[in-house]
Amino acid sequence: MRTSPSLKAITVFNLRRSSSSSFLHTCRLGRERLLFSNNFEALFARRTTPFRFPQARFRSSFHSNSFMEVFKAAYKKRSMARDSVAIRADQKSYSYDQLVSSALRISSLLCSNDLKTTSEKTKNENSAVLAGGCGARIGIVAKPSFEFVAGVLGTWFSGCIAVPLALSYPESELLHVMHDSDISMVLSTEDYREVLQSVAAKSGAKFSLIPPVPNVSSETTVFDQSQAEKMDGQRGEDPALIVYTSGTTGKPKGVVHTHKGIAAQVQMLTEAWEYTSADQFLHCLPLHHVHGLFNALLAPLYAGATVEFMPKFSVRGIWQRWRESYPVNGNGAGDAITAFTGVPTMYTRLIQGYEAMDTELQAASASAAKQLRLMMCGSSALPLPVMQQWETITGHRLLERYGMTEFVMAISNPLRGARKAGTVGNPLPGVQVKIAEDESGSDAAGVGEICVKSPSLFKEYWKLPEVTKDSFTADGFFKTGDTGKQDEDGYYIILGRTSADIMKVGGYKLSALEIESVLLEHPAVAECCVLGLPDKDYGDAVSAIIVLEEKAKRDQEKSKPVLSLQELCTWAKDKLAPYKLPTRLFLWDSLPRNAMGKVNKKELKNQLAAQQ
Ligand SMILES: Nc1ncnc2c1ncn2[C@@H]1O[C@H](COP(=O)(O)OP(=O)(O)OP(=O)(O)O)[C@@H](O)[C@H]1O
Repeated sequence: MRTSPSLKAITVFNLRRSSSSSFLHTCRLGRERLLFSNNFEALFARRTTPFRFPQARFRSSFHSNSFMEVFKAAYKKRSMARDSVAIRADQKSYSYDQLVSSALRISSLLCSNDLKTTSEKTKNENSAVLAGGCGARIGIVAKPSFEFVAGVLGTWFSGCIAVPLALSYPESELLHVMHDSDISMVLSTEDYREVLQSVAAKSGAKFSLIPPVPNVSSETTVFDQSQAEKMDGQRGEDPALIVYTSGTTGKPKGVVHTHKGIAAQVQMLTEAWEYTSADQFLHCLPLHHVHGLFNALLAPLYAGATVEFMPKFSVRGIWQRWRESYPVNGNGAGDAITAFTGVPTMYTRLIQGYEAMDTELQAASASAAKQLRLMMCGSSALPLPVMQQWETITGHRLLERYGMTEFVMAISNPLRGARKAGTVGNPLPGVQVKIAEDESGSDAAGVGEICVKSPSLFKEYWKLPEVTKDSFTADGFFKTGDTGKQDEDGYYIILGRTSADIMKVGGYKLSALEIESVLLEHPAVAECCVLGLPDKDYGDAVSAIIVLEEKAKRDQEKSKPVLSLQELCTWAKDKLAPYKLPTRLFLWDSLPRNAMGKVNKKELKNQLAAQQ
């Protein structure tokens, strides 16, 4: 899951840094009448006449009870333009019709296989799995692609539970997740056949390639009576998706999302950020995390937008795609990217890429980026200097929001209105947030654990009923494990993971995120990670791991010291209270980040502490 950068310490104060790493039935694709039923009733009453989706946008009632909400909303676009593009990938475009046809084939494939559904043990632990569809877990392993999306939709059509698996998992981790979620079948593509056939065999799962993309002109996409009846048996409360946490605070846990929760989330995001069918998303995030899966894929599809995959994040590729979207001569191809969402590290890299361009290319790039409708950021704290630099270059004040695997997105700066730096904004429509202050009174007033109640809350941790129970307050709020507070306008400020970002120094509780944001303003600092290492006098010692800017790095390599702890503290003393100044400094070549650009501080702390 995590990358394994080859870290080479260039100066480490008495420490060597570690090289640690990181899819009931029979579906007939014939010319039959289109029948939708049950949960569609409100919007799509059962009918035997050619189906027409309503043109009206779905507004946020957040009570849709259908696992098909996402699909239905995507499919509505069909009434507007049969062949409108849902997915672009590898220079090819795939229509919404192709997506539906492909998903039906996958559903048919799954239904024709004798899939184990729910083991006795799991039945006892996850009662919800028994309700409705077959409930078998289908592992989906594919690069971000049309096939991946069809795999998820097809799994939902069949009544099974989709488990997106990371391509980057080492085999042991893949096997852990497959065993844990008791995967019945792995759906994948030719490129991963060899590896995954072997892994599937080891975990007792079946393996299948995702069927080829259908040529829709030769087929009509319909549901038959048996499917409609089967859907009658499905409920919004049935599990639809298991996403595994990144494991930055413990072993990865399977987070179970229901159809209803997914529907609520995509409606919520579509409304809050005004996603429409005119949007074209450039997508370069992994699909086994909620940011890439919900914000940049399911919600856009719900809105009838187009999602263009760039499976590997490429600074050059992104700038180029924006320039192609909005060429200086004004002759765009009509498929201009309108929306982008990324993690803070992506914006850092894009800034570095911009700085390395010549003046002419910079002008063309900045002018193109300015013309996107929306640029968003999240998954970890957006440092102020990065936000400011990005605004200077592109004119976009990044829309920062706060989310988590367990509730997807909960708090967001507004689309229209003040986006406040250093905050994540206000609860999304339908979401309740409260701050639970520590009963011991050890926190400053107004500071405490962020607790969330939302229509998009997960149902449970897979096979972990006790952990699930302990994660909720008596009044049904999910305890996030993040510490936060509100500013004078009520905007939420995330101070960090309580277990990893909150340091106890002397009598003070300090936010590592706040200190990181300041240190990043230093001209020689490219990246920074602050954590508390054990200290016999103060409890935690504020420790900064810094990656230098390229030039500073070169100077340092030529034995010209560019940054010492003392220099850093002298520079920072006007910006940070004395007790917040770092007392230990490590200069590293790079930071070990996972697929979402996050540093696993818990792991780092243990390694560094062991070396002390
Ligand atoms: N805008 C943001 N600012 C600060 N932190 C954020 C922001 N958005 C997300 N986060 C952090 O990311 C966390 C959610 O990420 P995710 O669900 O992937 O969990 P994780 O911490 O990476 O992994 P695990 O749950 O395994 O520990 C939040 O709890 C919060 O700490």
